[in-house]
Amino acid sequence: MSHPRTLEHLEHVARLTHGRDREGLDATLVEVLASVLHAQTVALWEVVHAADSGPVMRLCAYAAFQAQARPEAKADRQSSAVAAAAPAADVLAWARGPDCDQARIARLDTGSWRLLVPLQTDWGRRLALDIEWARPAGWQDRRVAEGIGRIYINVINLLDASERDTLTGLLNRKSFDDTFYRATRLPSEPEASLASGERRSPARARWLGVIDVDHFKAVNDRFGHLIGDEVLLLMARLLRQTFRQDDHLYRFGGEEFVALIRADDAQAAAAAFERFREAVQAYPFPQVGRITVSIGYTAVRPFDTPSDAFERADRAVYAAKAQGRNTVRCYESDVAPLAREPLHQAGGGVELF
Ligand SMILES: Nc1nc2c(ncn2[C@@H]2O[C@H](COP(=O)(O)OP(=O)(O)OP(=O)(O)O)[C@@H](O)[C@H]2O)c(=O)[nH]1
Repeated sequence: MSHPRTLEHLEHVARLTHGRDREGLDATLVEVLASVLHAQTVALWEVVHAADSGPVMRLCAYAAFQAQARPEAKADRQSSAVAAAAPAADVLAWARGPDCDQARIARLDTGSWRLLVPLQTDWGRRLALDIEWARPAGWQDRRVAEGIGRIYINVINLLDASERDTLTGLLNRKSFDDTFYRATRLPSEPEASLASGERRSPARARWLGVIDVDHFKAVNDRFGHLIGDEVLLLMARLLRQTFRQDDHLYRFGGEEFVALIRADDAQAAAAAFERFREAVQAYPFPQVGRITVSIGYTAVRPFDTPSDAFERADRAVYAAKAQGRNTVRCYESDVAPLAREPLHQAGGGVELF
């Protein structure tokens, strides 16, 4: 065994298992693959389900292998990144086809070779490695890509596990601050995947909703905690079915859920939360029957803190409970105009109503 090669590989594994931020980890994965496989380009795609067009692919990270550092290397990389901002037609067709769970090696019309490797996290996120060479690619390349892909997925699964609620699999309260800042400060995900110079879709506003199951204590008291847990699981499933894949859904503990969603305006946000309330009301919960939820929501403001936004939505859910439950209340239109107590704003200011 050649020690320099072994050391180099160990170095790659150490880099891959070191990162704790996901974007950094994605970038390391494609760089390691480009370097180990001497590939021309490596892209990591996420396969996301769009309501109207089926699976679409979002670029997570991209790297081009440079055999030697040349002065034009940086420019090459930049233009390649722009070219890779949308998947090639054959990549998209594979992601949408019946064999999308199997790796594929194919020779392209251009004479290049492409290897596609599917990756899936424990929480159901679908990813794909898209690796291109000028030389023929074979099963050894595939095994190396799959092996490195597995190490990456193991790290992602560990990160996911620390951010998830063990009962429902939704995000947990501990991950709220981080995910809130990521979702509200960074460009929205499809925008981020577009290289500069391309047209951007207008940013859509974020809304934070607190969803509280009505009279849940009575469910536990009458049917026991196991059935209570089953209700919470079904509630999480309804949340996933009702909201979009790129909305952030949390269980904050007990029977309290939180949804950080994207919607163009107040009307669209109201409709989304109302749709969830109706879905719960219409759902026949086994043994228990009908269950309802109270929902309070608020518009996320520029430079909002997670705790300020949560506090406003919590006040709105309190109003929904006070006004008979099984209803949706908006902080801005239903609570703030009637509020007497000042509510602290981000940055220490005080909002007076
Ligand atoms: N089964 C189950 N119950 C839980 C869990 N966490 C908290 N609870 C129960 O959730 C219930 C919450 O009750 P309350 O806060 O009084 O609220 P509620 O009965 O839903 O009443 P309102 O919110 O006012 O409509 C308590 O009985 C808790 O024991 C859990 O993980 N599983």
